[in-house]
Amino acid sequence: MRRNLIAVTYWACRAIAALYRRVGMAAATLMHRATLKGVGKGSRFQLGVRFADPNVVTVGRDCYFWRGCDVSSERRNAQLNIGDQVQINRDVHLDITGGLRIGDGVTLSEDAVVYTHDHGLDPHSTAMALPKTIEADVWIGMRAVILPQCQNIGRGAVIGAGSIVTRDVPACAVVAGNPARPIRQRLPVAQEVA
Ligand SMILES: CC(=O)SCCNC(=O)CCNC(=O)[C@H](O)C(C)(C)COP(=O)(O)OP(=O)(O)OC[C@H]1O[C@@H](n2cnc3c(N)ncnc32)[C@H](O)[C@@H]1OP(=O)(O)O
Repeated sequence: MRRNLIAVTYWACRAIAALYRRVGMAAATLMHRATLKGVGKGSRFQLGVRFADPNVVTVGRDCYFWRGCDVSSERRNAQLNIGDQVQINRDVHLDITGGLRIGDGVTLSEDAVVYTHDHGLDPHSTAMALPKTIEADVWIGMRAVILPQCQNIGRGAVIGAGSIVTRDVPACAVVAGNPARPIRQRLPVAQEVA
Protein backbone atom coordinates (compact mmCIF):
# COMPACT_ATOMS: atom_id res chain seq x y z
CA MET A 1 0.00 0.00 0.00
CA ARG A 2 2.79 2.40 1.05
CA ARG A 3 4.79 1.41 -2.05
CA ASN A 4 1.80 2.12 -4.28
CA LEU A 5 1.39 5.54 -2.74
CA ILE A 6 5.07 6.38 -3.36
CA ALA A 7 4.80 5.18 -6.98
CA VAL A 8 1.61 7.19 -7.60
CA THR A 9 3.17 10.31 -6.07
CA TYR A 10 6.31 9.84 -8.15
CA TRP A 11 4.39 9.48 -11.43
CA ALA A 12 2.05 12.36 -10.53
CA CYS A 13 5.07 14.63 -9.94
CA ARG A 14 6.59 13.58 -13.25
CA ALA A 15 3.33 14.26 -15.08
CA ILE A 16 3.02 17.69 -13.46
CA ALA A 17 6.64 18.53 -14.38
CA ALA A 18 6.06 17.45 -18.01
CA LEU A 19 2.85 19.50 -18.18
CA TYR A 20 4.63 22.51 -16.69
CA ARG A 21 7.34 22.28 -19.37
CA ARG A 22 4.79 21.93 -22.18
CA VAL A 23 2.49 24.70 -21.02
CA GLY A 24 5.51 26.88 -20.18
CA MET A 25 6.96 26.45 -23.65
CA ALA A 26 3.62 27.16 -25.32
CA ALA A 27 3.20 30.32 -23.21
CA ALA A 28 6.78 31.48 -23.84
CA THR A 29 6.38 30.87 -27.58
CA LEU A 30 3.14 32.85 -27.64
CA MET A 31 4.75 35.71 -25.74
CA HIS A 32 7.81 35.90 -28.00
CA ARG A 33 5.60 35.68 -31.10
CA ALA A 34 3.66 38.65 -29.80
CA THR A 35 6.66 40.77 -28.87
CA LEU A 36 9.50 40.05 -31.34
CA LYS A 37 9.71 41.93 -34.64
CA GLY A 38 9.15 38.68 -36.55
CA VAL A 39 9.00 34.96 -35.83
CA GLY A 40 8.69 32.32 -38.57
CA LYS A 41 6.38 29.32 -38.48
CA GLY A 42 7.43 26.42 -36.26
CA SER A 43 9.91 28.34 -34.10
CA ARG A 44 9.73 27.55 -30.38
CA PHE A 45 11.05 29.05 -27.17
CA GLN A 46 11.51 27.37 -23.81
CA LEU A 47 10.73 29.28 -20.62
CA GLY A 48 13.52 31.61 -19.50
CA VAL A 49 14.63 33.01 -22.88
CA ARG A 50 15.25 36.76 -22.59
CA PHE A 51 15.47 39.48 -25.25
CA ALA A 52 16.42 42.89 -23.78
CA ASP A 53 14.78 44.63 -26.77
CA PRO A 54 12.35 42.28 -28.56
CA ASN A 55 11.54 44.92 -31.23
CA VAL A 56 14.89 44.44 -32.97
CA VAL A 57 14.83 40.65 -33.23
CA THR A 58 13.76 38.65 -36.30
CA VAL A 59 13.65 34.85 -36.08
CA GLY A 60 13.15 32.56 -39.09
CA ARG A 61 11.25 29.25 -39.34
CA ASP A 62 11.71 26.14 -37.20
CA CYS A 63 14.21 27.64 -34.79
CA TYR A 64 14.56 26.37 -31.21
CA PHE A 65 15.64 28.42 -28.19
CA TRP A 66 16.56 26.58 -25.00
CA ARG A 67 16.13 28.07 -21.53
CA GLY A 68 18.62 30.65 -20.33
CA CYS A 69 19.35 32.13 -23.76
CA ASP A 70 19.99 35.84 -23.22
CA VAL A 71 20.16 38.59 -25.85
CA SER A 72 21.38 42.04 -24.84
CA SER A 73 22.78 45.24 -26.33
CA GLU A 74 24.57 48.37 -25.16
CA ARG A 75 22.77 50.56 -27.68
CA ARG A 76 19.27 50.97 -29.00
CA ASN A 77 18.11 49.63 -32.36
CA ALA A 78 20.96 47.15 -32.81
CA GLN A 79 19.49 44.35 -34.94
CA LEU A 80 19.51 40.58 -34.52
CA ASN A 81 18.51 38.57 -37.61
CA ILE A 82 18.25 34.81 -37.24
CA GLY A 83 17.66 32.52 -40.23
CA ASP A 84 15.72 29.25 -40.45
CA GLN A 85 16.36 26.05 -38.44
CA VAL A 86 18.73 27.70 -35.99
CA GLN A 87 19.30 25.96 -32.62
CA ILE A 88 20.31 28.13 -29.67
CA ASN A 89 21.14 25.98 -26.69
CA ARG A 90 20.98 26.53 -22.93
CA ASP A 91 22.54 29.66 -21.46
CA VAL A 92 23.90 31.07 -24.72
CA HIS A 93 24.63 34.79 -24.47
CA LEU A 94 24.36 36.99 -27.56
CA ASP A 95 25.51 40.60 -27.41
CA ILE A 96 24.03 42.39 -30.42
CA THR A 97 25.39 45.92 -29.87
CA GLY A 98 27.13 45.90 -33.27
CA GLY A 99 24.36 43.99 -35.08
CA LEU A 100 24.34 40.22 -35.50
CA ARG A 101 23.21 38.01 -38.39
CA ILE A 102 22.91 34.27 -37.89
CA GLY A 103 22.42 32.18 -41.03
CA ASP A 104 20.20 29.14 -41.67
CA GLY A 105 21.03 25.90 -39.91
CA VAL A 106 23.44 27.38 -37.36
CA THR A 107 23.85 25.60 -34.00
CA LEU A 108 25.11 27.34 -30.88
CA SER A 109 25.87 24.83 -28.12
CA GLU A 110 25.51 25.36 -24.37
CA ASP A 111 27.10 28.44 -22.77
CA ALA A 112 28.51 29.85 -26.00
CA VAL A 113 29.11 33.61 -25.86
CA VAL A 114 29.06 35.97 -28.85
CA TYR A 115 30.17 39.60 -28.51
CA THR A 116 29.80 42.46 -30.99
CA HIS A 117 31.21 45.41 -29.08
CA ASP A 118 34.49 46.28 -27.42
CA HIS A 119 35.98 48.91 -25.09
CA GLY A 120 39.66 48.81 -26.05
CA LEU A 121 41.60 48.96 -22.79
CA ASP A 122 39.06 51.11 -20.94
CA PRO A 123 35.91 49.28 -19.79
CA HIS A 124 34.26 52.65 -19.02
CA SER A 125 34.72 53.99 -22.56
CA THR A 126 31.89 54.20 -25.08
CA ALA A 127 31.19 50.84 -26.66
CA MET A 128 32.81 50.30 -30.06
CA ALA A 129 30.22 48.45 -32.17
CA LEU A 130 31.50 45.73 -34.52
CA PRO A 131 28.91 43.97 -36.72
CA LYS A 132 29.11 40.19 -37.03
CA THR A 133 27.82 37.55 -39.41
CA ILE A 134 27.67 33.86 -38.58
CA GLU A 135 27.01 32.22 -41.94
CA ALA A 136 24.79 29.22 -42.65
CA ASP A 137 25.52 25.76 -41.19
CA VAL A 138 28.10 26.94 -38.67
CA TRP A 139 28.41 24.96 -35.43
CA ILE A 140 29.71 26.85 -32.40
CA GLY A 141 30.73 24.35 -29.70
CA MET A 142 29.86 24.63 -26.04
CA ARG A 143 31.52 27.37 -24.00
CA ALA A 144 33.16 28.91 -27.06
CA VAL A 145 33.68 32.68 -26.90
CA ILE A 146 33.44 34.67 -30.11
CA LEU A 147 35.19 37.98 -29.49
CA PRO A 148 34.13 41.20 -31.27
CA GLN A 149 37.25 41.21 -33.50
CA CYS A 150 35.88 38.12 -35.24
CA GLN A 151 33.33 39.67 -37.57
CA ASN A 152 32.65 36.78 -39.90
CA ILE A 153 32.39 33.03 -39.44
CA GLY A 154 32.25 31.45 -42.87
CA ARG A 155 29.62 28.97 -44.02
CA GLY A 156 29.95 25.47 -42.57
CA ALA A 157 32.75 26.32 -40.12
CA VAL A 158 33.03 24.50 -36.77
CA ILE A 159 34.25 26.20 -33.59
CA GLY A 160 35.63 23.75 -31.02
CA ALA A 161 34.28 23.58 -27.49
CA GLY A 162 35.83 26.15 -25.18
CA SER A 163 37.62 28.01 -27.99
CA ILE A 164 38.37 31.73 -27.89
CA VAL A 165 37.87 33.09 -31.40
CA THR A 166 39.81 36.30 -32.00
CA ARG A 167 39.68 36.65 -35.78
CA ASP A 168 37.51 35.78 -38.81
CA VAL A 169 37.01 32.09 -39.57
CA PRO A 170 37.03 30.91 -43.22
CA ALA A 171 34.22 28.77 -44.65
CA CYS A 172 34.34 25.09 -43.62
CA ALA A 173 37.34 25.60 -41.33
CA VAL A 174 37.40 23.67 -38.04
CA VAL A 175 39.09 25.87 -35.44
CA ALA A 176 39.86 25.17 -31.79
CA GLY A 177 41.88 26.37 -28.82
CA ASN A 178 42.84 29.69 -27.26
CA PRO A 179 43.36 31.58 -29.46
CA ALA A 180 41.41 29.42 -31.91
CA ARG A 181 43.53 28.06 -34.76
CA PRO A 182 42.52 25.90 -37.74
CA ILE A 183 42.87 22.19 -36.95
CA ARG A 184 41.29 20.82 -40.11
CA GLN A 185 39.03 21.65 -43.06
CA ARG A 186 35.56 20.27 -43.42
CA LEU A 187 33.68 19.43 -46.63
CA PRO A 188 30.74 21.68 -47.48
CA VAL A 189 27.65 20.34 -45.63
CA ALA A 190 25.88 19.21 -48.84
CA GLN A 191 28.88 17.01 -49.81
CA GLU A 192 29.26 15.56 -46.28
CA VAL A 193 25.63 14.41 -46.27
CA ALA A 194 25.85 12.88 -49.75
C1 LIG B 1 24.93 19.67 -30.91
C2 LIG B 1 25.43 19.93 -29.54
O1 LIG B 1 25.15 20.95 -28.99
S1 LIG B 1 26.47 18.76 -28.83
C3 LIG B 1 27.11 19.43 -27.31
C4 LIG B 1 28.26 20.35 -27.53
N1 LIG B 1 29.40 19.66 -28.10
C5 LIG B 1 30.50 20.34 -28.42
O2 LIG B 1 30.58 21.54 -28.20
C6 LIG B 1 31.62 19.57 -29.08
C7 LIG B 1 32.36 20.42 -30.13
N2 LIG B 1 33.34 19.62 -30.81
C8 LIG B 1 34.70 19.78 -30.63
O3 LIG B 1 35.16 20.65 -29.85
C9 LIG B 1 35.58 18.84 -31.44
O4 LIG B 1 36.73 18.56 -30.68
C10 LIG B 1 35.98 19.45 -32.82
C11 LIG B 1 34.74 19.40 -33.72
C12 LIG B 1 36.47 20.89 -32.70
C13 LIG B 1 37.13 18.70 -33.47
O5 LIG B 1 36.79 17.37 -33.63
P1 LIG B 1 37.78 16.44 -34.50
O6 LIG B 1 37.88 16.98 -35.89
O7 LIG B 1 37.29 15.04 -34.33
O8 LIG B 1 39.20 16.70 -33.85
P2 LIG B 1 40.14 15.70 -33.07
O9 LIG B 1 39.43 15.18 -31.84
O10 LIG B 1 40.71 14.71 -34.04
O11 LIG B 1 41.30 16.69 -32.57
C14 LIG B 1 42.27 17.22 -33.44
C15 LIG B 1 43.23 18.07 -32.59
O12 LIG B 1 42.55 19.23 -32.13
C16 LIG B 1 42.52 19.27 -30.70
N3 LIG B 1 41.19 19.72 -30.28
C17 LIG B 1 40.00 19.19 -30.62
N4 LIG B 1 39.00 19.89 -30.07
C18 LIG B 1 39.57 20.88 -29.36
C19 LIG B 1 39.03 21.92 -28.56
N5 LIG B 1 37.73 22.08 -28.41
N6 LIG B 1 39.91 22.79 -28.00
C20 LIG B 1 41.24 22.63 -28.16
N7 LIG B 1 41.80 21.67 -28.92
C21 LIG B 1 40.97 20.79 -29.50
C22 LIG B 1 42.79 17.84 -30.26
O13 LIG B 1 43.36 17.81 -28.98
C23 LIG B 1 43.72 17.36 -31.34
O14 LIG B 1 45.00 17.87 -31.07
P3 LIG B 1 46.33 16.97 -31.39
O15 LIG B 1 46.30 16.75 -32.89
O16 LIG B 1 47.45 17.85 -30.93
O17 LIG B 1 46.15 15.72 -30.62
